[in-house]
Amino acid sequence: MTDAPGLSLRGITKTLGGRKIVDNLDLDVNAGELICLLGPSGCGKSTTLRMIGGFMNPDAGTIAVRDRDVTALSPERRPTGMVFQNYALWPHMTVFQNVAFGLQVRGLSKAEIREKVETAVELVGLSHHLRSRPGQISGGEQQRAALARSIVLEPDVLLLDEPLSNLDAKLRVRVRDEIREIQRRSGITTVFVTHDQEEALAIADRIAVMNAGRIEQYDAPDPVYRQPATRFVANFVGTMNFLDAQVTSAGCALRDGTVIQVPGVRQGTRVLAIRPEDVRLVEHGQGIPARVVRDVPLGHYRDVTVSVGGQELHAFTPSTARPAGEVAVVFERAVDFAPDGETAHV
Ligand SMILES: Nc1ncnc2c1ncn2[C@@H]1O[C@H](COP(=O)(O)OP(=O)(O)OP(=O)(O)O)[C@@H](O)[C@H]1O
Repeated sequence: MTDAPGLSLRGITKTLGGRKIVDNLDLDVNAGELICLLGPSGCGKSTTLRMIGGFMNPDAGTIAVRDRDVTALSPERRPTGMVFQNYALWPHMTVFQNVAFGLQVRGLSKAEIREKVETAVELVGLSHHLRSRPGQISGGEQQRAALARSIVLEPDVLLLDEPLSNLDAKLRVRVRDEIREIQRRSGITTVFVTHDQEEALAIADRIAVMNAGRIEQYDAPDPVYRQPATRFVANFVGTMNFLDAQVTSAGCALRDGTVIQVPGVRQGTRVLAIRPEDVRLVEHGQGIPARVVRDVPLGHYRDVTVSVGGQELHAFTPSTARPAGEVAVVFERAVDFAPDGETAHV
């Protein structure tokens, strides 16, 4: 990875149907980096990706690839390659022909085409399927063929729009890891759109968490998960408990008046955000009083719901533990938010 920006968006804005879908968005992607645009349905991820690829024009703002302004260029003149959700492979052509198509349009010689196609197809691990048609290979292989078709054109920036959404759960994980590996080896700057937070945490160098056309946090997966910048991010990424508290110098008063001590929390009306894996169940009397409400075994761990201070919290515990009745909890970590969503870390 170098310091030169692979991609820069400045002040990108788009209004559709009278609604601001993308709102004054800035985004920098380092060369060779894979970033995810992550957010709920309708937050403007695909619209942003389409504008980067040139399939839609922004109302305002600029898009630069390697410091070159490409805002006015049509998709085929941009140094970007787009892989769509549905692969969009030609069903009557072989994998070789599908991957070769873009090079033929560019007028390369037969020998050059053969060499480039073979290199791209080998990169995605499909050399044994050069002569197969899309209908003869699996969904995951079709996605890799679509990837090869983009990569073969040597784009500066690769754009992936929910590329795994047509695959079943197990295959999603496998193809996700394969895409990551292919991206690392090829070193192509990549923007990957997903609404799946686990996918983003697993694959991205950095995640831009989007909400209503804006980026709420842009950071590496670990800080996004452990130090969410806003309540929206805390809620959207991973599972989170929220506990209402009135904080004074005497401690944090919970809804039913129970006062607990959580060091570092700011005074006033606060919302404590606590990950289920940071809620440790201990023996009655050894922590904050709690009562087990539900206990759901989920294979390698249990999702235990406890009532604490008049509110219910989830605690993820090892599957061997069998908590019941009156217990206590200890919070290993908490992040406190003002009710308007602004945050402080604890
Ligand atoms: N041509 C259009 N005219 C009017 N509204 C549009 C148009 N295209 C998209 N929208 C709206 O813009 C919003 C954002 O769409 P976009 O596809 O960018 O969202 P997204 O975050 O990618 O969501 P999803 O994961 O569902 O695709 C949606 O509410 C959509 O209905």
